[in-house]
Amino acid sequence: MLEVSGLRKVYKSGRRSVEALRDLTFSVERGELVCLVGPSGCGKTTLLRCIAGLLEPSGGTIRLDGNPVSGPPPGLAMVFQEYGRSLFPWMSVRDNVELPLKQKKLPRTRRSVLVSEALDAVGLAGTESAFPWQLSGGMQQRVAIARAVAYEPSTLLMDEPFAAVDAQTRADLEDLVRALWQRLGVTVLFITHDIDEAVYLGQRVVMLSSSPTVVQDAITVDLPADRDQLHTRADARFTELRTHVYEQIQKAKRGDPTPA
Ligand SMILES: Nc1ncnc2c1ncn2[C@@H]1O[C@H](COP(=O)(O)OP(=O)(O)OP(=O)(O)O)[C@@H](O)[C@H]1O
Repeated sequence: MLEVSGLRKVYKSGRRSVEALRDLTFSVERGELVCLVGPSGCGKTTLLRCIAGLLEPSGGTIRLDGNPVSGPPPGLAMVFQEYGRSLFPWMSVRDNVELPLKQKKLPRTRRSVLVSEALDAVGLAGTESAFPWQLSGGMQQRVAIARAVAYEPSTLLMDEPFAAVDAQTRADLEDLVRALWQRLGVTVLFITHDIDEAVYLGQRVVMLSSSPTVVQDAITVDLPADRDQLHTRADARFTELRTHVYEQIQKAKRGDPTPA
């Protein structure tokens, strides 16, 4: 479970200070999939860096599985937008997925099982000896997801992971994330600029305001758990929910107050 409470971050350099995050409070329950959307520049990177223990908040607390975050938390794995930069080009697919498991000091046999299972789960069995640059963008992002999954995290943080792939691949990867999440029971915080993606994927959608950032609104996505690209997106309730999120994001951009 991830708990962000009263999070504030002010960047200070000399006499200049920028309040990026004003007061962020939200939580992601154990095993929940929550999407976070907000206007550009709303402090998403700042928030991520705080959750990942790479940046010290100016105020408030972050807890992961009950423990205060100070430094990179052991139960957290991340998937980034720039798969090209997050995979090591000189390492095979197998070695890329295995690397964090070596850092975790798992024995060789266990590492081997986890790597094979994770690559199988993302539909990449048989690519172990390929190098990332020999794969398509979508396949590289699958490798990055396999690496995160193999690590067996309690929480998966996904930072606009599909922003750089084509629409068809993106749809496939969205379905992959939901399938893995349902299968593994992992807690997922998924950050995206794409409102449709947030509603399609999430059990809840948390909307952020413009910087200095607060939580603008949060909704429960009361769509059936079994989702598919064709029927879910054509559902009248899907349209209602996306309209609501869109309106809130527009309000956030204009700086309108948060709803009561
Ligand atoms: N190191 C820094 N020093 C000073 N101000 C910063 C620093 N990093 C970010 N900011 C400011 O904090 C605010 C939030 O920035 P951040 O990069 O977290 O937003 P973002 O939501 O990730 O942006 P985008 O959606 O465009 O990627 C911005 O006003 C930015 O100018």
